[in-house]
Amino acid sequence: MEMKTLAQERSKAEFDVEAMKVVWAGGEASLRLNQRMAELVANDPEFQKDSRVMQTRSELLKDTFRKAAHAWELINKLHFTEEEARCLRKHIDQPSYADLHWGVFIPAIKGQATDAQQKKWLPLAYSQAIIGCYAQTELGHGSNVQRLETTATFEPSTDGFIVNTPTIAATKWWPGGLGKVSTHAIVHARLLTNGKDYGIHAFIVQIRSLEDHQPLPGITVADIGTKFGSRAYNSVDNGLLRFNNVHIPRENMLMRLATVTKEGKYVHSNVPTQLAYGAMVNVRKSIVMDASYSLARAVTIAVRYSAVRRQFGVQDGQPEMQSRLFPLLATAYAYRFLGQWMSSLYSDTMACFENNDFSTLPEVHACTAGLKSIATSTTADGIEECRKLCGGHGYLTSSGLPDLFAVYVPSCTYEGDNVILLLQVARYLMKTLKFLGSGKEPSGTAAYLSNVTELVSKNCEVAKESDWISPKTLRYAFEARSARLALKCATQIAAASTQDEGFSEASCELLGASRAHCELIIVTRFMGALEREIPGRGVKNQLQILCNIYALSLVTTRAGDFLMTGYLSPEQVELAKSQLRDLFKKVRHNAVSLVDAFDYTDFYLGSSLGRYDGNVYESLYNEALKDPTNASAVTEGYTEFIRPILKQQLGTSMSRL
Ligand SMILES: Cc1cc2nc3c(=O)[nH]c(=O)nc-3n(C[C@H](O)[C@H](O)[C@H](O)COP(=O)(O)OP(=O)(O)OC[C@H]3O[C@@H](n4cnc5c(N)ncnc54)[C@H](O)[C@@H]3O)c2cc1C
Repeated sequence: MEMKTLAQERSKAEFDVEAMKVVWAGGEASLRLNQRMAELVANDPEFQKDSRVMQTRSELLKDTFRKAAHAWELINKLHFTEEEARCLRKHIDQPSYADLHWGVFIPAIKGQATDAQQKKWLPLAYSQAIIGCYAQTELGHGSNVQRLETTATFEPSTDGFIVNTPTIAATKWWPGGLGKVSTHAIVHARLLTNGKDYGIHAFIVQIRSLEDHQPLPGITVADIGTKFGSRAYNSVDNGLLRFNNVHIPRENMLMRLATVTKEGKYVHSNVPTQLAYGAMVNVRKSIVMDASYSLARAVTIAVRYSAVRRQFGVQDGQPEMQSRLFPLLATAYAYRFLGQWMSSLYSDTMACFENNDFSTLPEVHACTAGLKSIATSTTADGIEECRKLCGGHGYLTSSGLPDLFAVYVPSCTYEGDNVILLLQVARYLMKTLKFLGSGKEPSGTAAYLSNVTELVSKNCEVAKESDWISPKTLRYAFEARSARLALKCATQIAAASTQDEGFSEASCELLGASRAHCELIIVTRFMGALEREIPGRGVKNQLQILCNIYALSLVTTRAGDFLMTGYLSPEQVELAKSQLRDLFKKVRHNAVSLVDAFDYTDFYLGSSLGRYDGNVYESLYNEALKDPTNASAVTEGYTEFIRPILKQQLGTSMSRL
């Protein structure tokens, strides 16, 4: 019966699902690559994931190492490109040290090492003759990088640096891949030479022997222990690291931006420091892409399960598809287009940098910081919402949702804590408003602020429901909300006795203004993506509906912002709600096909609730019976601990008390 339901839902689709798959994947080639890797992983017994549920942490780590080694063997045997290898790792669906080696260690060498250093280190890293991690965070300092305490003191007599961990708080703590695997680490430490502190710089430090993997003299290294959830991110060996007078050669300082000479003189190179920011844009783009994939995964499970759930019976032939799902579905699509736009932003930014044009850097930095923050926070909340949408069954590991949440949620913290990032956006917004009219006109995603006078005075003209689905109206509403909130903060800060005090007192309001700015960017990027031709029957129309759902669900959930700033009247919010209800009706019978377009295989989803065939109950039932606790009908421990109670044979009894 459940299986028939999903097939019926699919038959109602008003668009070409195959064409939507191409749009979602970002082109035919990406779609085929994804499908090829998904199939390869699903059909290889080495990558099966059923046994993960019952593994201890040590078993899980070993299982992860085995899979990473098998993947590496395949990558070499089949001569995969870097893109193919990345796609393969994604489908293995088990985070590992390799993610950090390829995703952080190698890009850091590319970004911060000189050409000569890259020539030395990259071949070793590419062949995995060395395995590396990125060791920045310390026990006492995470967000505040400038206060890191690890030292690298130049010693002219040995032409090298002595690396030390002066306090317990200076212990490196968290780096992924450090705890059990990495042979090398990029260590961030204070550079001291000729008695002067030159601040935080990066150094390559070998931490384990390449012969027997023992920690080198002076190095203390270990895993930091079990993390949130029982599996999830526990497949990564996040580690701790301490240095006791560890000597490294001078050339191990990453010297693209600055060098220390043989004599100990600190010299800036002629490479502009801004170049280092390029890599950050790329990393944040990948994080936003991941947000869309993870949210899409959770939404697939919740939509399919909602479509087969018949708790209260069929009403008007409709399944119990809950409207709460549709904004999440729309958000997954919004983030996908946002990620695609960030890819081109990265290429454009790098092209400007190569021409020594760094004028866009503050704007690009602020916008990508904010988008990372909003996309990861919303996705983490969205996965949890999907779990709740699945009721009790969502809490079962076999739903696939608890692990997805536990793996995803630290992205709100790493690569910049989300609150800190939004405060950086706020600083940029305040600076932009301050310099308006001084010749420094805002550009890119902040260009609307040059129109602030009109945006704060002209109120919304929506008079009927359908007025809300005009891109111009929506864009203007989001610009007005953002400009008004930002201006309010600027006025509040200007009234404080000092700028810093004002900024600190207004921090709550500033976070709201930054969120509004970022949501404006996401709405406009979604609209922008729909300005082009999109082939496939009904595809563009569905995306248009989703775009309007995304924008209007923000108008209604953030109604407080719009009302408080006076841009909308309560009646206009009501009209937005009513328009949204109409859009929900339009998307309802396309929802199953819209999640099919994400093209997740059952193997990848790993969910009894999200199965393609909808055979949910049988799957839940079978998964429960597979649990090792059900290996025998009478449980282990019965004879020692349960029978004596039932037989009144325990030493003390309640009746004697
Ligand atoms: C799973 C995982 C993997 C990681 N991998 C790595 C890695 O590979 N390498 C590495 O070097 N690090 C890694 N980290 C560390 C990560 O980068 C830090 O945890 C992160 O930078 C936040 O720092 P913190 O933990 O010290 O938090 P804190 O900076 O102490 O923040 C704690 C809280 O205080 C708030 N806060 C802090 N400062 C301010 C302020 N000025 N104003 C307002 N609020 C503030 C924050 O919003 C947060 O809520 C990893 C972390 C995790 C969880």
